[in-house]
Amino acid sequence: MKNFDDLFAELSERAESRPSGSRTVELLDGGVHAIGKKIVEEAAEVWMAAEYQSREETAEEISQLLYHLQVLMVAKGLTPADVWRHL
Ligand SMILES: N=c1c2ncn([C@@H]3O[C@H](COP(=O)(O)OP(=O)(O)OP(=O)(O)O)[C@@H](O)[C@H]3O)c2ncn1[C@@H]1O[C@H](COP(=O)(O)O)[C@@H](O)[C@H]1O
Repeated sequence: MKNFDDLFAELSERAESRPSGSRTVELLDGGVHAIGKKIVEEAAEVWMAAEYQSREETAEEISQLLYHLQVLMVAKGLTPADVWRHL
């Protein structure tokens, strides 16, 4: 099963190699403003799922939020360690 660091390594590689059809590359090309809007959208979906949907659906929405947060991290040149040190 993929974990946070595995996904981050994969997204960093996508940003480097820029394969065609990559959602990550598409989001990165949209820039920080567009990625930020997706994060807000995904966060709202997490909230709604937590209130009105199943635990499984909530987990899926959380995964999508984490994915978009990681895309923003890649866009800003931030590593997981840059974030963990604030925890
Ligand atoms: N984990 C994810 C992931 N989670 C969410 N998403 C994207 O986020 C979308 C979910 O957001 P929405 O429900 O808002 O979807 P949408 O309405 O189609 O999006 P918009 O039209 O608003 O842009 C999904 O359709 C995916 O495009 C992801 N895209 C990619 N990954 C993983 O990232 C890695 C690299 O993927 P690529 O860059 O596509 O190669 C792979 O391991 C993928 O599995």
